[in-house]
Order: sequence, then structure tokens, then C-alpha cells
Amino acid sequence: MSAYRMISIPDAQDIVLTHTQTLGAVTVGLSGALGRVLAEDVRAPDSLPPFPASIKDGYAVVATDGAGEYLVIGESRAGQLDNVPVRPGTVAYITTGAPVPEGADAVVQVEDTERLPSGPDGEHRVHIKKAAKFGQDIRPVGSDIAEGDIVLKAGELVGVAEIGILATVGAVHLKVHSTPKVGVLSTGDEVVDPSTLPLGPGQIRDANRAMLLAAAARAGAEVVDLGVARDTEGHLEGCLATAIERGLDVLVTSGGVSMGDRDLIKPLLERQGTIHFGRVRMKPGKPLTFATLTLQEQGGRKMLIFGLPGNPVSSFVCFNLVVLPALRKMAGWASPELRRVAARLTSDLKLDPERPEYHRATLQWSLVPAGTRTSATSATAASSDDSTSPSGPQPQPQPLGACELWAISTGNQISSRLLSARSANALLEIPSASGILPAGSLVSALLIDDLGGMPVPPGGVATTPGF
Ligand SMILES: Nc1nc2c(c(=O)[nH]1)N[C@H]1C(S)=C(S)[C@@H](COP(=O)(O)OP(=O)(O)OC[C@H]3O[C@@H](n4cnc5c(N)ncnc54)[C@H](O)[C@@H]3O)O[C@H]1N2
Ligand code: MOO
Repeated sequence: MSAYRMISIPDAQDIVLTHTQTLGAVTVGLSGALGRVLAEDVRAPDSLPPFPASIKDGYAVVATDGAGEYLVIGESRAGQLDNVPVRPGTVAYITTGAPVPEGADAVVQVEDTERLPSGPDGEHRVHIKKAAKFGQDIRPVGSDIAEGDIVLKAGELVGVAEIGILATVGAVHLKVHSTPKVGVLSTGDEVVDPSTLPLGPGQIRDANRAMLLAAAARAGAEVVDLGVARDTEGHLEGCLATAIERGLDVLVTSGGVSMGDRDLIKPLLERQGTIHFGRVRMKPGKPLTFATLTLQEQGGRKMLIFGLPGNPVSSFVCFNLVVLPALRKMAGWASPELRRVAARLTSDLKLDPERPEYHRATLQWSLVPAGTRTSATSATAASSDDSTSPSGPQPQPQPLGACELWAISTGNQISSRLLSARSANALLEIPSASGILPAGSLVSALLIDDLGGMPVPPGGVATTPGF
């Protein structure tokens, strides 16, 4: 009988986030800001465009002049202009993005003009064929960004477009939240380096360390590979001491948290820190353990320790559900939880009467044609339980109907089978109950990957008319 009370998943997540502090701010250069959370508002020091700018290649004119033949008194090109004012009865050649010369109040695109032969004195003349409206094809000063505008707020995540926005406003030194330093340690005498070939008796290759290092790195963390701890108290203690010395914010271990006599993680954490929970009602991941260590010798700072179960899928699921939100909170995310969407099952799922299950699935967007009711039968017909060839409901021709996400199971969900996480972009939240959840049922799905890479259904996704 375990000494640890079994707690619910939301309680476990709350406990973790309560013990997680958002890290302070550091200054980084523009290219270092990608994926980071801003720690201060960013304002525009000047307007964009900084001058009235032409939207077209053409002629800068005085709108009230109307159509007719005009003298071209100069030109304004992006980056250089003649500084000759445009007076009524004259025009200036202008290129896209160039400053509209003083006196001009409209631009006529080159397609609505005809260049006339130069006169004997070499003067350029042009026939403006269409009268312009005041302000036509001119971007006024500050029409894209006004001076003093807050272009990005503290708490915003910097993505690719945000890098462009920051560059536009000249923000090349940025205050962003620090990202956590995360160490990953595997445990177990049977666990050997991935390069081992052939395997010795009883050995298995270390899948968790590489996977969890990758997961932490993708979450933006600075990662530290702590290797593999042998199943002895002494070696494990030594590994923990190294983790402390390395100044980690977070230590993630895998294995050694269950009920075996060589499952040494919980006893170690009990001796050196505080265990906040040691069992969670979830499948997979039941022995998930969370502890904090107060490091007196480092100013009393706290290190978070996640003892993930050794089964690779359990590690994968627990990382996503509890470690990732903690890393996000540390890095400044205001809402660090995984995002939920609704999806329909493409196949029946067997329910677990004891534990709610996080069923790995690949979400795929598809159309339900107008007038077609989603039913268990139609969904089952298109379902696949085979992780090697995910396929969903066939796309239907127009008209457009409801847009739905379909959840395609990755197959056998045993927690040793990491192939059940292959191509998974969601964890389906399947409540604990007896019996079968039929295909076509609507379930909630936690996103664990970018939906931009979701599979395209056989035959492609029907397009919107006009695209
Ligand atoms: N008597 C009980 N036994 C078990 C229980 C229980 O409640 N009572 N819970 C089971 C559940 S659920 C899980 S999950 C596992 C978790 O066990 P541990 O965290 O102690 O993990 P290990 O025993 O060290 O390893 C489990 C499994 O995973 C393999 N493994 C470990 N590390 C790695 C690695 N880095 N890469 C790849 N594979 C790894 C290991 O060889 C084992 O096969 O406990 C159940 N037992
Ligand atoms: O909870 Mo364990 O992670 O089922 O295999």
C-alpha cells in the first residue's frame, strides 16, 4: 500500500503551479527574443510611415488639377527624393514607398498615365489620364503605427511576426523573462546509452532522457543532460548533488518512483526536500511525483523536482501535463495550461473504470458536409486504429458544413509503447467509466503540438470557393 494519497490531476496541476514562480527579466537582443515572453511594454518611438508614402509607382499630383498633360518636375524614389515641391500644374515621378513630395496630395498609378515625348529642352511631360481623389494612394504618416503606440505588451509571446514588429520600431534590446534551466536524469540499472548495440542481457536503451531533453528544449528551457543514475542510494544522491551544483531551476527524473524495492526517488526526495504529491489518478502516470527542495546554500531558492514514471509514455504524458505548464509559467506565460479543443472520435475507445485516461491521438481537421449528421456509424466507417496510417473521414465536396476536428487514436495505449505518442498532437481527456466510448463521441483534447503540422486527410481538405 503506497504511503501517498492519490490526488486528482487538476489538484496536481494546481499544486505544481502554486509552487512555481515566474522568473525575473533579462535583456536580450532581437534574435534572442524569439519564443520568449516580454517583460515590458514596447512602444513605437516614431511613426510608420515616418513620412506620407506612396502606395504605387506613378506620379505625385495635386488632386484638384485633374486629368491633362503635366510637366514632370522631379522624382521621388524610395530612399532618395529631389526635394522639389509639386506646384499646381506640375507632377513628380514617384515609386512605391517613396515620400510624397511637398505640395502633392495624391498619387496616380503609372497604368493611368502616358509618358509623352520629351520636349526640345529635355523636359519630361506626362499625360494624366484619370483625375485623382485627394489622398489617393498615399499612406499618411503613422497610418500603420502611430508614434507612442504600444505595439507589444508585457506578457506577450514573441513569435515570428513580433520579431518583425520589434525590428520595425527599432526595439533591438528587449526585456524578456528568463527561461528555466532544466536538468534531465534517467534512472535504472537496465538503462543504457541509445548508442548501445547490441543490447546486453536485461538492458534497454534510454529513450526518456533524449525525449525529455528535447521536450524541455522545445519549451525554450536551457537544458542540462545529467546522464543515468544507477539504482543505488549513493549514486542517486550524487546525481542530485550535481543537479543542485549546476544551478538548476527544475530537475526532471524518470523511473524509480513506483513500488519496487529499488524505486529510490521518493525516499531520496523525502530525505532532502518536501514531496507535495506522489500519486495521481491518471492513466498513464499514476506514480508521478512532485517535490521541492529549498537550497539554503543558494540563498534559500527553491528547485522543483518532477519524478516522472519510467515508462516512456508515462514520462511523455506527465511532462506535457505538469512539467510544461510549470516551465511556461517560469518563462512568463500568463496562461501556462495546455489548450483544450473539442474533437470527435473516429473509433470506439475502451474506457478505464479506475483512472481517467490521456489517450494519445492525432487531430485532423475535416468538414462535415452541410446537412450530414455526425454519427457513430459514419465516423466508424472512416476510422483507423492503426498508428502507421492515420486516416479520417473522407472530405466531402461543397457546400461547406460544420468544421470539426477528428481524433484518430494512435493505437495500443500501453505505457511502454512510445509509438503511441508518434504523431500525436493531442491528449484526449477520457473520463474514467466502464464500457466503451463510441466512435463519433465528442471529447475534449489537450493540444500538445502545433496543429499546423496536422495530417491532411486522404484526398485533401475541401477548399473554400475563391481560394
Ligand atoms: N506494484 C506496483 N507496481 C507498479 C505500479 C504500482 O502501482 N504497483 N505502478 C506501475 C505504473 S502505473 C508505472 S507507470 C510504473 C512506473 O515505474 P517507475 O517509475 O518506478 O519506473 P521503472 O520501474 O524504473 O521503469 C518502468 C519501465 O520503464 C522503463 N524505463 C525506465 N527508464 C527508462 C528510460 N530512461 N528509457 C526507456 N525506458 C525506461 C523500465 O525499463 C521499465 O520497463 O510502475 C508500475 N509498477
Ligand atoms: O501509470 Mo503507469 O504510467 O500506467 O504505466
